[in-house]
Amino acid sequence: MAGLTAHTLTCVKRDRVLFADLSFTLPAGSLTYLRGPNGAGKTSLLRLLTGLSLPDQGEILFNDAPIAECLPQFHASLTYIGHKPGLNSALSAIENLQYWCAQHSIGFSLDTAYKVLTILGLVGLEDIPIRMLSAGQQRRVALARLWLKSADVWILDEPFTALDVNGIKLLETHMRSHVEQGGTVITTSHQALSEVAGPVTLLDLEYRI
Ligand SMILES: Nc1ncnc2c1ncn2[C@@H]1O[C@H](COP(=O)(O)OP(=O)(O)OP(=O)(O)O)[C@@H](O)[C@H]1O
Repeated sequence: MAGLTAHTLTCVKRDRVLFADLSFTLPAGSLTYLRGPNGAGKTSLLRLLTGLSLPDQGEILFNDAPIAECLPQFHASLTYIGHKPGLNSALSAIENLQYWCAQHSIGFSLDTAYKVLTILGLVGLEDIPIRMLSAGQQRRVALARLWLKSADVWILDEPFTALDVNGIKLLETHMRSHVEQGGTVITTSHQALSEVAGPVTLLDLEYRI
């Protein structure tokens, strides 16, 4: 399994320097909890780590290579879940997952999808439009990607939003198990992670004026 290294990253948005000269490593087999107040730049940093946006300075390395030079391999090894569920509200849970798998060249089987939806407590809700699900149920459908794709690196932006106590425990357990198998996880959250998630490395972003 592989980790990520951020090397002297600088990110500027509308003349405000969100962070500068930021370096850190996300080793294989680690869970990093990215903290900071609203507007500090957590989402901006996660998007840099995915390669979806580019830093003003610095670079990100995957397997010691700049991600820009190995984007297809990197993205094949990555699951990114943004702070919005990223679902088509007119499609069902099954249709959304099928579409996502096709987009990411992941083999899809109804059997596997039902198994994952069962783990996530969504049985009976799999074939109605997403817009008819509650916020927490929609979040669970979005998180199903973490069970469907075998990816080394998980980049998760506020994945606990709208989850109930059981949902939080389920996700923390899944994160821990991924890390114990050598996976790399970085996640934001406005609530502290519990001991269920296992050992955590903290990465704090200050709000810079
Ligand atoms: N595309 C953009 N154009 C201009 N400014 C942006 C853009 N994206 C983010 N920003 C600004 O960058 C700052 C950091 O935003 P970001 O979403 O990274 O913060 P965050 O730490 O994730 O906040 P929150 O905890 O509220 O989700 C904000 O002030 C935001 O207005």
